[in-house]
Amino acid sequence: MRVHVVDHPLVAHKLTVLRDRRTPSPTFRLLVDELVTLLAYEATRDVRTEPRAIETPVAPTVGVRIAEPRPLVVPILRAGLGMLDGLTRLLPTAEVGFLGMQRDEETLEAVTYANRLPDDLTGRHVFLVDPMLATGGTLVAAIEYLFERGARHVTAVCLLAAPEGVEVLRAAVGERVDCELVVAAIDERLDENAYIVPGLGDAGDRLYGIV
Ligand SMILES: O=P(O)(O)OC[C@H]1O[C@H](OP(=O)(O)OP(=O)(O)O)[C@H](O)[C@@H]1O
Ligand SMILES: O=c1cc[nH]c(=O)[nH]1
Ligand SMILES: [Mg+2]
Repeated sequence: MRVHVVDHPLVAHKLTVLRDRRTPSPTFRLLVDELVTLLAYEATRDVRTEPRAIETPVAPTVGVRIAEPRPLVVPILRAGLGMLDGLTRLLPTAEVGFLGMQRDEETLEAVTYANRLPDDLTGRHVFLVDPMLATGGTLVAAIEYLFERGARHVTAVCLLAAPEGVEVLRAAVGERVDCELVVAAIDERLDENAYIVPGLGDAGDRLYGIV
């Protein structure tokens, strides 16, 4: 599994404001949207294209277009929803599916409470979006499910990851070359509640208010 940490001053600047506890929800949402647009450039590097013949005002030429089957973007609710628009803005022809998953804060197990995906994922490149990779339980369960359903390639796009979660993901995914993680930063560690340190707190709560 390839892990790509997007090392860019704009990403680092926006991430710092995002982490700040004083940043209010409207600004937080805007920054998540901007950050995912910056990550999307790297995350879509392996998107499949096919030749497309066109005519410019000067001459015929052959360019490319994104190949069929269309990519599928899957946000993991709730927090992943904040990253959806940023990705579909760059991949406007992508289809969108939804997975609702919540980490049980006692057992840290990921519980799936909603699933609205196409029946058959055969041959699909799936962009799985969730801002936080903490223990890795949620992302591993989601990725395994997508491959079981026939996905050809899974690109996970996250804002922050804990080293512990990245290792869990590596162990689960192994040497697969059809799976990668694109992330803005890998932080120091998890705390005793399995929150990312220094992190940004609870991404879902900061996006949408405490529920
Ligand atoms: O790597 P893990 O230890 O599994 O934790 C990461 C998960 O926790 C957060 O979601 P949460 O369960 O808080 O749900 P929410 O998006 O509804 O707030 C986050 O958005 C991930 O989905
Ligand atoms: O730091 C963390 C860990 C899990 N979920 C979050 O939203 N934040
Ligand atoms: Mg949450």
